Amino acid sequence: MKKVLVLLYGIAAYVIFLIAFLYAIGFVGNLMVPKSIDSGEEAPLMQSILINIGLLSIFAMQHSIMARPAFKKWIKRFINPAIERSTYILLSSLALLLIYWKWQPMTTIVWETDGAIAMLLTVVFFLGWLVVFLSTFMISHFELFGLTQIYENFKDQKLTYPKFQTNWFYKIVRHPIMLGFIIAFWAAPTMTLGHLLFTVVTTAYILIAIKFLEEKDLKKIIGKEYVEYQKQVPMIVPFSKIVNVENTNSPQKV
Ligand SMILES: C[S@@+](CC[C@H](N)C(=O)[O-])C[C@H]1O[C@@H](n2cnc3c(N)ncnc32)[C@H](O)[C@@H]1O
Repeated sequence: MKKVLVLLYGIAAYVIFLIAFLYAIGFVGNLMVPKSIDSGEEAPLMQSILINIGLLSIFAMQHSIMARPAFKKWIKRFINPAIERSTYILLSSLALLLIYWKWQPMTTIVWETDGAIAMLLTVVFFLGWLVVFLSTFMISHFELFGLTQIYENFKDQKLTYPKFQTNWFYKIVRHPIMLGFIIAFWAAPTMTLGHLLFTVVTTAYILIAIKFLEEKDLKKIIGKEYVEYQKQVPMIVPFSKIVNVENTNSPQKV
């Protein structure tokens, strides 16, 4: 009975995640959703900025705290370890849904494109989401979103964890999922003040979180192999390591 409940909980968390993820595409792209980043009634500017930063901070705090190994260890004292990842996914999705619900539009236009440029930016927008989606499969989509864990628990198998991945997109940058998000957020044919605030804050959060939180943890968990990987593969800007090597070499040539 307990195993079935764990299974149902994990599946429910995954379904809510899928809804939140798909809604994100419509929310950021102003496509086919009832409430998007630029829709709704506008409030005074300062009020909107404060509410929107507050909403993004709730997501950032939930995401940062719950992803730390110490927190994961602590929470596993109170819940079945098999649902730790599902719980993280569920709360992240709820924080996202809260952003969509309470987001205050700020519709002053920062840039606007049309014709071929607008089309190109729309293509890049979808490519960004595609990079996110494909990258999750390169690590292990079902483990990342807690389904493997609840299945292993159901089958009385030992819990496994995602293996360190350095292939496919992970050969080009160390954080393709985050790169995909950054691409999708910036590639806006029409950029409003609200969308820009969202994009600047999330980009800053992503860069800080991967440098000071995620990579610190990965170095502790994986060790030397991750340090080597950091030397060889750029963090988020594809092919930037080659530029760095050339830069370091050039003074010697002169
Ligand atoms: C939401 S994913 C983001 C992964 C990565 N930051 C990216 O942008 O592609 C976060 C999880 O991926 C794991 N992770 C990060 N890099 C990894 C790699 N190269 N191989 C396997 N897992 C990785 C982290 O330990 C964390 O549990």
